[in-house]
Amino acid sequence: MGAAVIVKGLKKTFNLRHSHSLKETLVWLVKGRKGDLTKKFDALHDVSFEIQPGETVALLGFNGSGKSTLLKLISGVILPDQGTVRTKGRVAGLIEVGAGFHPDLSGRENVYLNAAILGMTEQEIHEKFDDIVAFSEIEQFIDTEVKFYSSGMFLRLAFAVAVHTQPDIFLVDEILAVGDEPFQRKCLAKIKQLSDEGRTLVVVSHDLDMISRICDRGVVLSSGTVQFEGPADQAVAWLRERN
Ligand SMILES: Nc1ncnc2c1ncn2[C@@H]1O[C@H](COP(=O)(O)OP(=O)(O)OP(=O)(O)O)[C@@H](O)[C@H]1O
Repeated sequence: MGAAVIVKGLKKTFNLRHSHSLKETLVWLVKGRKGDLTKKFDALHDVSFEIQPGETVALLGFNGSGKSTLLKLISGVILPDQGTVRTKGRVAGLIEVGAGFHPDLSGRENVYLNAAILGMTEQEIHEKFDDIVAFSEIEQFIDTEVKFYSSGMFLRLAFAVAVHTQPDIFLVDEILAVGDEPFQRKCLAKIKQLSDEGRTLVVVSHDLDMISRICDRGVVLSSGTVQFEGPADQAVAWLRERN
């Protein structure tokens, strides 16, 4: 059986936006647009690793080290400038809460929209709709337009849809940040269940105790490169030593 995720030689460059004075822009234009007015920044460079099916892997690192960018590349919402990402099976997850939700549609309509985007058929969504809403515990507001939802309500619905798509690879970025404690516990239990069912999980979090508890392995990023890769508790220890 091949790897669930293969990341090879990834590079992602962003343009850093700067405001330029009129003089700077004029000089640049007069000089025949030589040089670059916008500065470029490598959020990731030369990142390679593999994740085996059924593994629970944490992406670790300090603020700005490139974790979320890497998760977005694995999910396919952004594309690399160099390198490749290969994934095997259905990929779903919570990357940016609210992404894939339309503000003017109700919770109910968004469940259909979001689940379809994540690859479920209409029949599958019909069958799972009640379970999705029950998991989110926002039954009362399911016919309200989601622009009136709180961030926690968004998270609840988005998480509920994502876990019910039966993903082979589940990606989670700082899921627990906006959820209240009971819902966080429920999400963690669900993540544990997905992992026990043999699904592959990639988790981004700053909660190092939680990482040690639920993850098998950790990949530590710093300034956009992999600095350490190994068992989760060793990865956490490596990061803590540099705190
Ligand atoms: N769309 C973008 N345009 C410009 N720069 C970006 C963009 N997205 C990310 N970056 C930059 O890339 C770097 C890595 O960001 P990323 O969000 O991946 O870090 P992170 O490790 O997830 O950080 P945190 O722990 O703070 O969430 C940061 O310096 C960020 O400013």
